[in-house]
Amino acid sequence: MALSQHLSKSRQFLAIARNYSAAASLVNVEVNDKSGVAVVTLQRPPVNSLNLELLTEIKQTLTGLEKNKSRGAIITSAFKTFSAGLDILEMYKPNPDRAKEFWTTLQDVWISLYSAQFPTVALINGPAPAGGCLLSLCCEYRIMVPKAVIGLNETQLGIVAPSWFAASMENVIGKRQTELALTTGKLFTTDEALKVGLIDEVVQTKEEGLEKAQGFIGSFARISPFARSLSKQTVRGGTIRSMVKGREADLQLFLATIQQDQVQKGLGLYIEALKKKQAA
Ligand SMILES: CC/C=C\CC/C=C/CC(=O)SCCNC(=O)CCNC(=O)[C@H](O)C(C)(C)COP(=O)(O)OP(=O)(O)OC[C@H]1O[C@@H](n2cnc3c(N)ncnc32)[C@H](O)[C@@H]1OP(=O)(O)O
Repeated sequence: MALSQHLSKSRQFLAIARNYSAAASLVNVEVNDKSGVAVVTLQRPPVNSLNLELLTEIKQTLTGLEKNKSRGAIITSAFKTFSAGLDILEMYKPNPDRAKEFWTTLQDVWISLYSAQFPTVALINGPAPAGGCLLSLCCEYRIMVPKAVIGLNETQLGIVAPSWFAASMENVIGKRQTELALTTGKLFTTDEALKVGLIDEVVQTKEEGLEKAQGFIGSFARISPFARSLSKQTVRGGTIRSMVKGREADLQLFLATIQQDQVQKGLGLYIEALKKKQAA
C-alpha cells in the first residue's frame, strides 16, 4: 500500500481511536503523520495497573492497528510509571466471572502484541514490574529511562509467573538468566537490564526515547513487510502455538491459584505494604 493511502487509513483509525478514547480514555493513540507509526500511550492513573478495562482497551487498540496495517507501534505511559503490572485488586477477593474475563483478556493482549505483524517498541519511561515487564517483553525492542526497574517479580508476591511469562523473558535473555530472575523475583535496574539484554537502549528522556523508537521502526523501511513479519513469526511461532494450546489449562490454573487462602493472604499483605509505603 502506498504511504499516502496508508496514512489516510491510519488517520481514519486515529479518528476512531480518538472517539473511543473520548469515551473511555485509558489508552491514547496518536499516529505520526510522517511515519505512520502509532504512539500508544497507557493512561490509567496513577500507575497503569492492568485491570480488565485497561486490558480491553489495549486489546481493541492492537486489533485496530493490525486491521489498518499499521507501520509500527510504540507503547509508552502518560505517567512516571510505565505500568505497575496486573492490577492486584483483580486477583484479591476476586469475582469469579470477572477474574475469568480478566485473565482471558490478558492472554488475548499477549497473543496480539507478541504476534503483531507490525514492528513494536516499548518505551519504558518508568518502573515496569511483572505485567509491565511482560508487555515490554512482547515488543521487539525495548528502550528505557534511567532509574527505573523492570522484571518479573511475581515470587515476591507469593505467586508464580506463568510459563508464557517465563518464555517471553527466556526468549530475550536466555534460560539461565530467566531462572535466576524468576526464582528471586528480581527487579533489574536500568543498568542491570541493559547489561543482561533485557532492554536494548537507555535514553535520558521520553522525547529522546520516542526519536529512538521511530528510528528503530524506520530501520525496516527498505525491508519487505511480508518478509519482516514472516521472519518474526518464524522466531516467535513456537512460543505462540504453545501458549495458545495451553491457554484453557492456564486459565484454570490462574483461577485455582487466586482462590488459595495462602495466595489471598499474600496479596492482602502486599496491598497493605504498598499502602503503608505511600503513607510513610
Ligand atoms: C498461575 C498464575 C497465577 C498468578 C499469576 C499472576 C501474575 C501477576 C503478574 C503481576 O503483574 S502482579 C502485580 C505486580 N506488581 C507489582 O509488584 C508492582 C507494585 N507497585 C509498585 O511497586 C509501585 O506502585 C510502583 C513502583 C509501580 C510505583 O510506585 P509509586 O509511584 O511510588 O506509586 P505507589 O506505590 O504509591 O502506588 C500508587 C497507588 O497505586 C497502587 N498500586 C500500585 N501498584 C499496583 C498494582 N499492581 N495493582 C493495584 N494497585 C497498585 C498503590 O497501592 C497506590 O494506591 P493508593 O490507593 O494507596 O493510592
